Amino acid sequence: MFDYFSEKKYDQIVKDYINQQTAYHFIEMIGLGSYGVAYLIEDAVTREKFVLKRMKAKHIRKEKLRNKFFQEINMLKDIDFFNVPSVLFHGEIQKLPYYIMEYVDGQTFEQVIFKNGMRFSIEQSLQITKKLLEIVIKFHKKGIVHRDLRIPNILLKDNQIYIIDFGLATYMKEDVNLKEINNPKRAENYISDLYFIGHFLLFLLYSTYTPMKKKERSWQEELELPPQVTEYIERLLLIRSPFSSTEDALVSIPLIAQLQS
Ligand SMILES: Nc1ncnc2c1ncn2[C@@H]1O[C@H](COP(=O)(O)OP(=O)(O)OP(=O)(O)O)[C@@H](O)[C@H]1O
Repeated sequence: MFDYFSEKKYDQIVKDYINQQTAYHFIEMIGLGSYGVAYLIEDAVTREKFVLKRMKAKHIRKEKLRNKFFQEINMLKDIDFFNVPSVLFHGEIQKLPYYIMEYVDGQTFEQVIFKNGMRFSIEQSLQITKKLLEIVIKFHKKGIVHRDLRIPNILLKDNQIYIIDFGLATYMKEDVNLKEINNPKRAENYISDLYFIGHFLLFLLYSTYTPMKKKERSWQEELELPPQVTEYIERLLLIRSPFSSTEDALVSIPLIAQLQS
């Protein structure tokens, strides 16, 4: 029966549930992805804001996706550190799994770059990448790889970086042969996150780029970066020999003082 509820109807169900059966107030929907819907809610007394994320109604009967959603909750609980929102509570609303987590009152890098038009120098881009790697190392140490480190899933608040959406995350496999990885985005080891971080770094670097020629060229030609930076990104993107670990990628970040233009 629940298969026939539209997502819209579920928005109302969530709203009524929050307002009538919990200590929170419903505020608004803040995100709609392919697997989930996120809402902003607030504590009725303290006015502190939180996020409720639910599974999309159309997936309600898909056992695999339900398990994936529960895995996302368990991973967030397992990670439990400052730069990843903690889960406060989880349950089901009319058989639809949901969880409530801390709200990061910041902006995604997608908003920062494309809405606010913020520009990042090479130095700033490398510093942000360093901070990102330091966070990623922490969950890699717990055997978790995020596999979706895109600009809408990385947030900036008060100069701090936060990572959300562990919907595609997985536990790392030990015996992945780096030479046999065909699709780095879906690799079940650290390579996936490094690959996404390579693209993330390119988004930061492109924030200062203004096309001069009509014809699109490769990022290497367009950005004209110092050779050490180009080589670094090429290693993240597996164009050159990959880093042997996330720690290796962190210690290999080119030092600004040593960059030759
Ligand atoms: N804890 C949070 N704090 C602040 N904003 C959040 C939080 N969680 C989610 N959001 C917002 O809601 C949006 C959707 O959340 P999320 O990416 O977790 O959902 P999703 O359905 O899995 O998305 P997709 O299917 O696109 O990956 C985010 O892009 C972000 O703008």
